[in-house]
Amino acid sequence: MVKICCIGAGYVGGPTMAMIALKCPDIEVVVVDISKPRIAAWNSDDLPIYEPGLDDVVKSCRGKNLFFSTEVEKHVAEADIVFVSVNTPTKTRGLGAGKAADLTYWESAARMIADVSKSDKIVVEKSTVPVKTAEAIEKILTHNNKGINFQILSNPEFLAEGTAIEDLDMPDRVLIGGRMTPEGQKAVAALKAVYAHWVPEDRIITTNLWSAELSKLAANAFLAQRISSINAMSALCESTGADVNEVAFAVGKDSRIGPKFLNASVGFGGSCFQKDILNLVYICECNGLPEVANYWKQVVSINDYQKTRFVKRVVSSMFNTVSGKKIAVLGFAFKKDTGDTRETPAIDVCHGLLGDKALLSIYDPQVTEEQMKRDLAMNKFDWDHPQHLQPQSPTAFKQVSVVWDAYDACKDAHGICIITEWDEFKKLDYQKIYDNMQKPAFLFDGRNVLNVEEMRKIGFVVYSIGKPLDPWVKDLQVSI
Ligand SMILES: NC(=O)c1ccc[n+]([C@@H]2O[C@H](COP(=O)([O-])OP(=O)(O)OC[C@H]3O[C@@H](n4cnc5c(N)ncnc54)[C@H](O)[C@@H]3O)[C@@H](O)[C@H]2O)c1
Ligand SMILES: O=c1ccn([C@@H]2O[C@H](COP(=O)(O)OP(=O)(O)O[C@H]3O[C@H](CO)[C@@H](O)[C@H](O)[C@H]3O)[C@@H](O)[C@H]2O)c(=O)[nH]1
Repeated sequence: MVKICCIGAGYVGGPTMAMIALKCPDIEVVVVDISKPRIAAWNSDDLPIYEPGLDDVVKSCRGKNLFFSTEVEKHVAEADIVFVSVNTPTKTRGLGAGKAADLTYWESAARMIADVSKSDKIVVEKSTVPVKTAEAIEKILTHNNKGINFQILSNPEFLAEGTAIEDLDMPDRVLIGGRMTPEGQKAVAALKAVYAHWVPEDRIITTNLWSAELSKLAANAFLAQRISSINAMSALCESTGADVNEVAFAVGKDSRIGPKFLNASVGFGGSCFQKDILNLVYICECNGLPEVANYWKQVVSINDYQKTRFVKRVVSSMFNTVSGKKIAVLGFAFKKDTGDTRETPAIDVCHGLLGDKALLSIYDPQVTEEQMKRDLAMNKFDWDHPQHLQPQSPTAFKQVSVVWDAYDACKDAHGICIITEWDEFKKLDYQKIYDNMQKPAFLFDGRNVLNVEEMRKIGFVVYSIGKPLDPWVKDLQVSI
């Protein structure tokens, strides 16, 4: 029986390995992590991440051919294929701080693999890494020269949170990069055979190592660029009276452009887009390509602008101050159907409003109070380090209360900010909400989930990204 071990039981390692175990009953899969609480949660009824469909997949294979363990070295030593799916956050200190990927966790995993291995292994880069990382990893793996053959493959993951199970079950493609040597190609074939249990062969792409590593960064840069492009248009729509949804629909009808990923928003979040683009920018700079670096940097700059613009709209609409005013924040996760808050635009919006002394009442169906308060207290880029290295005690914010009901959050509020597009926010009784708010009652839809005209009919002053402005908002002279 082929044995797979995955180092890192996170948003990628957990669901990816669960899917491999489900589709490959002839393979034993062990997911290991240094975090004891995380492994304990994977072995419990309360999994450490919220992902639709994940519970069923895990429950159907756990204890059969899927195992979660903290015995990292033992399982690595026994494995034929070792996936490495550890954090690769943005560096916070030293050379490349604020841009380069921090490969500390990757390097320590690679050193450990080299130290404990007694047999040949295929080592798979699952984490998103800078192009050329495999070269460095090869050097680490072979540093103690025990005569063991390590083949390193790049197999970046393209799943999106909230749809991870769907994405893993029916991926657009699986990408495997390897050395062009006979041993390298044998390793590529071995990994291809794992995915071929359920992925059609024409969707399993094989390339050289560097193309695979770079394709992951490129894909995220292109996706984020689409969002920044439509968000840039949303600002122009507000100034001209165009409607960003109509523009996106018309533009997306061009089959060369396509309709997906054109939803204007308060800004993109999540643990990947900003981190991976900054990493790409750094790589371009290191390769003497400042023009290319600046081009991609703009995608992040527009995203920052969009978040700031949203806060300015809120404050300026509410008589230029939110000091002492209750504002309901609906949604804190970076997108719907996940409890993940890494780099969520909610953090920037909350900081902006708190800076103007607002009183925030936050509701999200999947994010705990402890997590929100920790996020609001965290330094930039700390969010993607292993949990035991993050600030543990949530800071008390007098201005922030966290509630477990959207109606509670909105009661007596002066304004509402919708930050995450949870389906339940579309179905709330907005008449009831309006009746229980201070007047004038403001509604700022950062996800364009509500029908603006209906909300205006109820009586709200409405701001919705890239939509024709409410006369109230339009008449304000603001520099956005
Ligand atoms: N989250 C996503 O949607 C997504 C999608 C595609 C790719 N990626 C990439 O995959 C990688 C992992 O992302 P994630 O979201 O799963 O991160 P995560 O923080 O959820 O999980 C990483 C896990 O690795 C563990 N870890 C760190 N060092 C370790 C070590 N030396 N030994 C054992 N365990 C160790 C941590 O404790 C943590 O549980 C990143 O490079 C990310 O960019 C993420
Ligand atoms: O039209 C859109 C689409 C997305 N978003 C936002 O963009 C962010 C990222 O969304 P999404 O890409 O769906 O989720 P992620 O889990 O971050 O997945 C991205 O990042 C992963 C990590 O690298 C990749 O594997 C995925 O392919 C890539 O989609 C979220 O804040 C979304 O709300 C928009 O604002 N407008």
